[in-house]
Amino acid sequence: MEFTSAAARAHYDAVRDVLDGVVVGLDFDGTLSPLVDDPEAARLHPGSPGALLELAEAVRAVAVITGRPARQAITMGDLDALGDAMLDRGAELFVFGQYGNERWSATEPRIRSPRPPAGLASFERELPSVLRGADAADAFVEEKGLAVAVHTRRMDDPAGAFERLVAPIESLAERHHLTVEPGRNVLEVRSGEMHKGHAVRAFVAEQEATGVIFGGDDLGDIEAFEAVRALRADGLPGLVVYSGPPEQTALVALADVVVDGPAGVVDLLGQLLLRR
Ligand SMILES: O=P(O)(O)OC[C@H]1O[C@H](O[C@H]2O[C@H](CO)[C@@H](O)[C@H](O)[C@H]2O)[C@H](O)[C@@H](O)[C@@H]1O
Repeated sequence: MEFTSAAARAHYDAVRDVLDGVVVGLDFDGTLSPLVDDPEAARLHPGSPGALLELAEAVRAVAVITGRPARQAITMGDLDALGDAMLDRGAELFVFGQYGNERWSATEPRIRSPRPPAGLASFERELPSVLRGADAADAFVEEKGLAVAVHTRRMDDPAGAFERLVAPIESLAERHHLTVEPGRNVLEVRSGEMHKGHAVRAFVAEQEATGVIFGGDDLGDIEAFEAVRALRADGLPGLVVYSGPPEQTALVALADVVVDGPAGVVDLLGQLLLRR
C-alpha cells in the first residue's frame, strides 16, 4: 500500500480512529474481483469474503457499490451467503447495483430497482449497425437491464476498437438521451441521473456514519472518489483507495492510497483492523 501524500497518511489515521462509525463502499470488478477477459467469469478474490466479514464487525456498515446489476454481483460474489454470515455476527452487507440505481441488503434481500431509461430499447435496436460501422461487430454487448455495456477486451485490438467506438456510441447515446460511462475496455450506456457519488452520500447519511472509505479502480468510480473528498472537506474523516496498476491517472490523482488490485485491497482491510 502506498500513500499518495503526507496528508493521505493523516486521512488514513483519521478514519482508523473512528472505525466503528465508518461506512465502507467497495467496487466489485478490479477492487474485490480480479479483472478477467470474460465479464461473466469474474469472481471474488479468494481473500475478499474473509476480509469483508472481519471488517463488517469493526465498522458501521459495508456496501458493494458496483456498475453490475445487483443480482449478478450477488451471484458472482456469493454475497447472499456472505450477508448471512455478517448477520450472524451482528453486521450487515449492502449491495448498490447499477451505480446505485439498485439496492439490496442482507436484511431486505429483495432488489429495489427503477424502470429502464426510456431511450434504452431504441438505443439497443440501433447499436448493431453502429458496431458494424466502426468495424467492431464482434464487440461483446452485455445487456444489464438498466444499461448496456459494450466490451472490447476480447477483440483483436481492444484499445483500437475502443477508440473507434467512443464517438459513434456517444452520438447514438446522446440521440437517445443516455450517458456513456467509459471504463476498462468497456463503454457503458445508461441514464445519467445516478452515479456512485450519490450512492456514497446516501449511504453515509442513512447510516449516520462518522467516517467513510471508498475503494474503486475505474472511471465509473470517480464520482464516489469526489464524494468522499467533498465530505472530508466538510469535516467527515474519509479515505479514498485506488485499486490497481497506476494506469488510471485520473483516479490516482484523487486517491489517498494506491494498492495492488484486489489482493492489495484485502491487505489494506486487514491493516485497518490491526490496531483495534
Ligand atoms: O463498478 P464495477 O463493479 O467495477 O463494474 C464495472 C463494470 O465491470 C465489468 O467490466 C469490467 O470487468 C470485467 C471482468 O473482469 C472485464 O472483462 C471488463 O473489461 C471490465 O470493464 C462489467 O462487465 C460491467 O458490467 C461493469 O459495469
